[in-house]
Amino acid sequence: MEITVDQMYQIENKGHDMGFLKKFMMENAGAASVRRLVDKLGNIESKNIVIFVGLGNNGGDGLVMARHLAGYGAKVTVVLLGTFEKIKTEESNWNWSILEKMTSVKLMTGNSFNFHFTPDVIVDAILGTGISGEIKEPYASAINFINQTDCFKFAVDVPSGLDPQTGETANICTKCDMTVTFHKMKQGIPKRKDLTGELFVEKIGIPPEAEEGIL
Ligand SMILES: NC(=O)C1=CN([C@@H]2O[C@H](COP(=O)(O)OP(=O)(O)OC[C@H]3O[C@@H](n4cnc5c(N)ncnc54)[C@H](OP(=O)(O)O)[C@@H]3O)[C@@H](O)[C@H]2O)[C@H](O)CC1
Ligand SMILES: [K+]
Repeated sequence: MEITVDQMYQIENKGHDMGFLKKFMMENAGAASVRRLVDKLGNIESKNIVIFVGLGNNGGDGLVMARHLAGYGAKVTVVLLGTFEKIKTEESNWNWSILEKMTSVKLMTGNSFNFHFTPDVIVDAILGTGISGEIKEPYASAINFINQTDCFKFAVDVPSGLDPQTGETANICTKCDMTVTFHKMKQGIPKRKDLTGELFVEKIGIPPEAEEGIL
């Protein structure tokens, strides 16, 4: 079954109100994404993984992934596309503050993408269902950097720049090898397998009752 972005937000909010907080959804989304990535790539110990993180909850999923990937022994670098004060939500802030206590994850902010290594993997946790309009900086530069880098690319929820409702793309969009979306497929995502790469839906623990009256 494919649902609309609006329905997804309604289900998320209803689940949150039932007590299954968005913080828990984010944890499960990030954990499921890492499991898929590890299943695909096998041993990721010592692999250089760069995670580009937006200021919304798509970014939050990426912050959760960073913590899990560090647990697998990967060399994780998080690039926050802004300053931490501009992180939009409590659940993303929560995960950022955990990473600040972890020496196993390198945190970068702003839009300097000069790494002293070639990434083995790039995770696109820039934009998800909250995308609107043409891509503004520094997200645009990050998307261009991702597309110009030759490595395995993983999109959180949806490739950034692809509208998960319509399947239309903004002025630019990441082209990825794998995408993991959450709870249920959003209507626009399967229209662009050329951008999503291998496409998976992962359940993240939202009570089925949260869909009542919505689906
Ligand atoms: N589906 C679920 O059950 C869960 C999904 N999760 C993840 O949450 C995101 C949706 O998070 P949200 O914060 O609503 O939105 P995004 O993170 O996608 O984007 C919002 C931020 O992006 C900025 N933005 C929007 N459009 C543009 C643009 N064209 N150029 C630059 N920046 C843009 C926006 O800035 P504003 O100034 O517009 O506010 C926001 O900063 C979903 O995709 C999942 O990954 C939850 O983790 C858990 C449950
Ligand atoms: K994304």
